[in-house]
Formats: sequence, C-alpha cells, structure tokens
Amino acid sequence: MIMRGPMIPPDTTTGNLLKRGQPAEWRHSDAWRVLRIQSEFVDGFDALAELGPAVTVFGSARVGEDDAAYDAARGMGRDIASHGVAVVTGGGPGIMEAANRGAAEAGGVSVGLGIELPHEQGLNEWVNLGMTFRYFFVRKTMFVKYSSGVIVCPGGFGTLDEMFELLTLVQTHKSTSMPIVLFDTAYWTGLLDWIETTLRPRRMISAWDPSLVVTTDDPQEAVRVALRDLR
Ligand SMILES: C/C(=C\CNc1ncnc2c1ncn2[C@@H]1O[C@H](COP(=O)(O)O)[C@@H](O)[C@H]1O)CO
Repeated sequence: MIMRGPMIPPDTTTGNLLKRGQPAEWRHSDAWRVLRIQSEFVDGFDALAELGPAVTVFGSARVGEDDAAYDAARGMGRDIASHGVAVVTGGGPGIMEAANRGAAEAGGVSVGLGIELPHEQGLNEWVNLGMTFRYFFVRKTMFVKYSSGVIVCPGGFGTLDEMFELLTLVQTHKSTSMPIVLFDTAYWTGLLDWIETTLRPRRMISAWDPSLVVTTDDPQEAVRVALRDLR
C-alpha cells in the first residue's frame, strides 16, 4: 500500500507502540490474558523441548520428611534418575520435593513445574530445571506432553486432579497411553473399589479399563513399570 501527502496518517504503528501515558485496563482483558497463556505455552515448550525421557511423580504437597511416603518418593526419584531419565514434579514441597531430592542426589535431571499460588514458597531447592506457571491447565499440558510414565503417590485434591486428568486423556485417546502407577495400595484401594462397585454398575464410566493403572507398594516396582515404555 502507498500513502502520500494528506493520506499519510498522523500516527504510525511505531509511534503508537512507543506512546506513553496510555490507559492500562486492557491488561485485565481476556484478549491480553490469551497472550499471557500463549507465552506460558511457548516458555514451557522452550524449556522442555530437549528434556529427553522423563517420568512424572505426583503426590501430596503436605507430607514431611518424617513420612514413609517421603522416603519412598525420594528413593523413586533416585532410581528413575539412575536410569538416565528425568524426574518431573510440581516443584513444590512434600512428595514433589522428595522425588526432586532423590533425582538431584543421583546427579540426574530434576524438573519442577511450579504453580503460582497464594503464600507460595517457590520451587523446592532440589529442582535443577524449573519454571513456574500461572495457569494450572498450561502446567498440566507440560506434565502429560513430556512424560513417558507417571507415578501417583498418596495425595489430596491436587494429586487426584492430576491423576484423573491423565486417566481421562488416555482413556479418550487424546494422549498416547503411558504407564500410570498408583503407589501405596492401602491408600488407593478404597477409590479403586468405589470405581468398580459404584461407577461401573451405574454406567458412569463406559469402559473403565483397570489395566490403565498398576498399583504397588514396592517403590522399585513402581519405577520399573513407569519406565516400561522406555525400554
Ligand atoms: C500446600 C502447600 C503448598 C502448595 N504448593 C504447591 N506447589 C506446587 N504444586 C502443588 C502445590 N500444591 C499442590 N500442588 C500440585 O498438586 C499436587 C499436590 O496437591 P495435594 O492436594 O497436596 O495432593 C502436586 O502433584 C502438585 O502438582 C503448603 O505446604
């Protein structure tokens, strides 16, 4: 396009870009939010594109070092890393910290994908490749996209949300199938029984395939199953 003489507009795109003192309400608009979401995806893909094989460990943010599950997750992190596989967690305290700790102690890649939360403490000190997300759904995309297997340790709503999201994606074939290990049979039995005895007979699930998940009390077995597709 050519503009000459009076057709040349008084403002230019660069001039508009550099103009100071503009109203700033647009920062709270959905249009701007979409760009922020987009940039989170770009940053996540950039950070993880060359990660290589990885196993994600989900589990409670609330367990302390004195909890047996902490020890187990630490051992699993160590074991996964010793196979040259990265350990991915939500980067927070509890089980996440334990798995990252084991991975870091084994000299492995210890990934923390944190989430901005009120009173958030930041990424745990054992993460050696980390990023913090504003949006849960962007972060969950990273867990699924970059994992070849998942170990779910005991946890609360956060852990259940992550587990059921993954099960839904695998069951609907949105994600390629991957080993999903539930660690600590006593913790998960009630939920699995309820799925079998209530959801299935009431046809709330069409084709629950129990082989989608493996349940174990053995941390080494959990890691062996989670690494199944990497052999
Ligand atoms: C509760 C406390 C801190 C919360 N900090 C978290 N940081 C990172 N990721 C988290 C955090 N809390 C939950 N998550 C995610 O959900 C899962 C654990 O949730 P649960 O409800 O405890 O099971 C975990 O896998 C994370 O991805 C103060 O200690």
